[in-house]
Amino acid sequence: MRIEVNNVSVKFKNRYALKDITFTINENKIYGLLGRNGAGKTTLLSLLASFREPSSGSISIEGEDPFENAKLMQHVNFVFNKDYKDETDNLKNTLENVNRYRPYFDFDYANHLIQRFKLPMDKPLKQFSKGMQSAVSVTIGLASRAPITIFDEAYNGMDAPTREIFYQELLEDQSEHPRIIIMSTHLVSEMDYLFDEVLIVNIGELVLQEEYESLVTKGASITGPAEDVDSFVQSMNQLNTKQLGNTKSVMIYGELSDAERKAAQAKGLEVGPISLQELFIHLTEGEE
Ligand SMILES: Nc1ncnc2c1ncn2[C@@H]1O[C@H](COP(=O)(O)OP(=O)(O)OP(=O)(O)O)[C@@H](O)[C@H]1O
Repeated sequence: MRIEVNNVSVKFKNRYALKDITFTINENKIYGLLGRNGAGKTTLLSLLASFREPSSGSISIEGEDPFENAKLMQHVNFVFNKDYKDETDNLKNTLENVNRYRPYFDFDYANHLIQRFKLPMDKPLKQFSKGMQSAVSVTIGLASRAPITIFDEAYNGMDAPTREIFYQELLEDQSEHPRIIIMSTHLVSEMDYLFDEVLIVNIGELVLQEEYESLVTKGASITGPAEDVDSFVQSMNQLNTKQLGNTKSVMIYGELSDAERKAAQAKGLEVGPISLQELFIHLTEGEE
């Protein structure tokens, strides 16, 4: 599947929620869509899921406009924090309904997920806790195996062990049934290992789209005796500093040259990767 977003803006009254966004997604990978609160993640994802139209610009999925395109939407699944507070149906009936309109739905896999999430089959969904309701949405989202599956902060309300089950299942099922998965989040440090590629939106603008592996080489952590670290990083763009006794660790933004790496080695300094969380904070801070 190929998603193309060209110069897309969305305006609410006279405020832009998205400003001139352009990108392409066309590989069966897990894409992380990162942004702070109000950055525009949900607005962007709801365009892809045909929930709204852009104010300007264009979107195409497999060459077609997704808006009100029922045929195309069979291939796109948007998983969000659905509130089941009025849902009197139980899980069994709900899954049977989903099975009718989701062409790739795998009932056996849904049952497997229900067991892992320990969800009751016969209780009305409105009696489920918040975390259990999220687990229902995630179960439907994963078992639908839509070629484009979008999780918009779908983990909300799940406790840490339940989120871990979600992440494990996501990785396993994505490798067995490759498809485009887009996940929006601000739980960056917890979820970074899931992402093949990362998109960062900040105040309605796309600030970055890059492979995870190459992104984390955009910076480095330098660790060693405080004085040596200080002199090594003094002319560099420093993001964060930690010190324990005389051992200091400084995160820097910017790729190190071979000469710089050798110089660090010669001084006995340890050069490590930077975390996506550090980069995320750096790229989205102080611009409000
Ligand atoms: N229906 C609407 N009417 C007016 N403004 C809106 C509407 N929906 C979203 N916005 C505004 O658009 C901006 C982007 O909102 P959006 O929900 O896309 O952010 P988000 O990145 O998903 O945030 P969060 O992480 O907090 O869920 C915000 O400033 C929000 O207030």
